[in-house]
Amino acid sequence: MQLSDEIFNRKNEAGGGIEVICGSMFSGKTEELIRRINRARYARLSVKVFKPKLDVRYDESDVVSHNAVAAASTPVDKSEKILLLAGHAQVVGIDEAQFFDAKLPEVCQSLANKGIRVVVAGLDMDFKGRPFGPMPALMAIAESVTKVHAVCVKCGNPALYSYRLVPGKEKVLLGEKESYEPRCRVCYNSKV
Ligand SMILES: Nc1ncnc2c1ncn2[C@@H]1O[C@H](COP(=O)(O)OP(=O)(O)O)[C@@H](O)[C@H]1O
Ligand SMILES: Cc1cn([C@H]2C[C@H](O)[C@@H](COP(=O)(O)O)O2)c(=O)[nH]c1=O
Ligand SMILES: [Zn+2]
Repeated sequence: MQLSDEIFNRKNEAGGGIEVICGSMFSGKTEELIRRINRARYARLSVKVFKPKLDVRYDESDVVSHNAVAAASTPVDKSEKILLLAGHAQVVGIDEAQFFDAKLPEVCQSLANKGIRVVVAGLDMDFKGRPFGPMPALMAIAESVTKVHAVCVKCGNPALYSYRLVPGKEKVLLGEKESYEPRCRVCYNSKV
């Protein structure tokens, strides 16, 4: 199987690019980000991973998936810091991209234009089903967009929504299974 990231998995050619991994909560975005990062490390490329400082859900600095796969990362409070901290990295990974500010697409664009492979993972939609933060703009400028799906907890079909189980209308509300469940379109719209 030719996975979409493999077009970038080259060691000796210049040529940066942006890969976006998007989907609902529990869809495997972080796992897929870590998988690509690890493959880049096997290719002996230098890799740096970043996440937004506010994401302290599983760990203050590591990127951690719901099934406890982890990678060391640097938390940053604004996207421009990634440009300063990327150093000589050939591959830059960014998790929880939905929480970053509106400059993230510009930051990823400058990294890619410098020849860096940028792999960005994030929620494409918030709990209301609205596009989340800089994700739509990132998807527009990316070479590759991979949409992954969780399993709907109600019916077992592929899930694209993150249904909020707890009260609260604020867009940003950190949480896991106690606060959100992945649902397919039909089960999301049923609201029960
Ligand atoms: N309903 C579900 N559908 C799919 N995976 C689930 C579900 N509930 C828990 N998981 C776990 O979540 C893991 C994916 O976690 P993660 O990569 O952190 O997802 P994301 O970053 O998209 O939230 C899966 O490998 C699986 O172990
Ligand atoms: C839908 C939705 C989610 N969040 C928060 C909840 C989690 O802390 C993260 C998503 O993490 P994951 O790695 O994708 O599972 O985002 C939020 O703040 N607002 C929302 O609408
Ligand atoms: Zn369903």
